[in-house]
Amino acid sequence: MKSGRLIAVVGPSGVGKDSVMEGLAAADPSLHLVRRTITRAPELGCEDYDAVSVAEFEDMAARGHFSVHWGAHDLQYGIPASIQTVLAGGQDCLANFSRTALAAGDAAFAHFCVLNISARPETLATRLAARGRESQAQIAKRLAQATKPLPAGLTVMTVSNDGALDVTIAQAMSLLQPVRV
Ligand SMILES: Nc1ncnc2c1ncn2[C@@H]1O[C@H](COP(=O)(O)OP(=O)(O)OP(=O)(O)O)[C@@H](O)[C@H]1O
Ligand SMILES: O=P(O)(O)OC[C@H]1O[C@H](OP(=O)(O)O)[C@H](O)[C@@H]1O
Repeated sequence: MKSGRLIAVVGPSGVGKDSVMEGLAAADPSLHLVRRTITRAPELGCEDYDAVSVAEFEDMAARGHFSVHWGAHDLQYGIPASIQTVLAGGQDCLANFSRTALAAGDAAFAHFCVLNISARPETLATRLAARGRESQAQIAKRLAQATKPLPAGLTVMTVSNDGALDVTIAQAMSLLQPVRV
């Protein structure tokens, strides 16, 4: 059986990665949403994740618990190695990824592709403020990192999320579809 694709969803903070991923999984229940491990307090929400302390995270990383892990926004994020079993079963998986971890992801997964979500700077600023998860200072730091290059040589599909979310989800689904049949 052909293994599933690890679809790394990237883009600047506030662009709508989690929203688009949820919409894709709702539209196609065969898509598996990867549950990340994050050193963030459990109550901050916006996505389902396993909240751990920094010490726990470092211990898990040392024991090979993650296929890929990275640091960003003063937090640590890990993609559990257990996802390899889901991929081996032929299921496509969606993971909220860091642009800085794409090369490591490409090395860690047999079938790796990138769904890059874009939006104008003013869209990002409005959405981060409305979401209210971060302080003004944290939002300013996130906006300063909005532009990060993607590494060359990867399969990248890009979709804008400046407009309505359901339009973005439909466009992303059609980008993902041709190679899924
Ligand atoms: N097309 C859209 N129109 C209006 N609001 C949207 C749209 N897409 C996402 N949002 C809203 O924008 C905010 C940011 O979205 P989301 O949390 O999905 O972004 P993200 O890219 O996962 O951010 P982060 O990387 O910071 O976790 C949320 O409040 C979400 O409801
Ligand atoms: O800017 P880059 O490196 O692409 O992404 C860094 C991190 O930012 C976001 O974190 P969060 O979900 O907002 O905490 C992404 O999910 C990723 O883990």
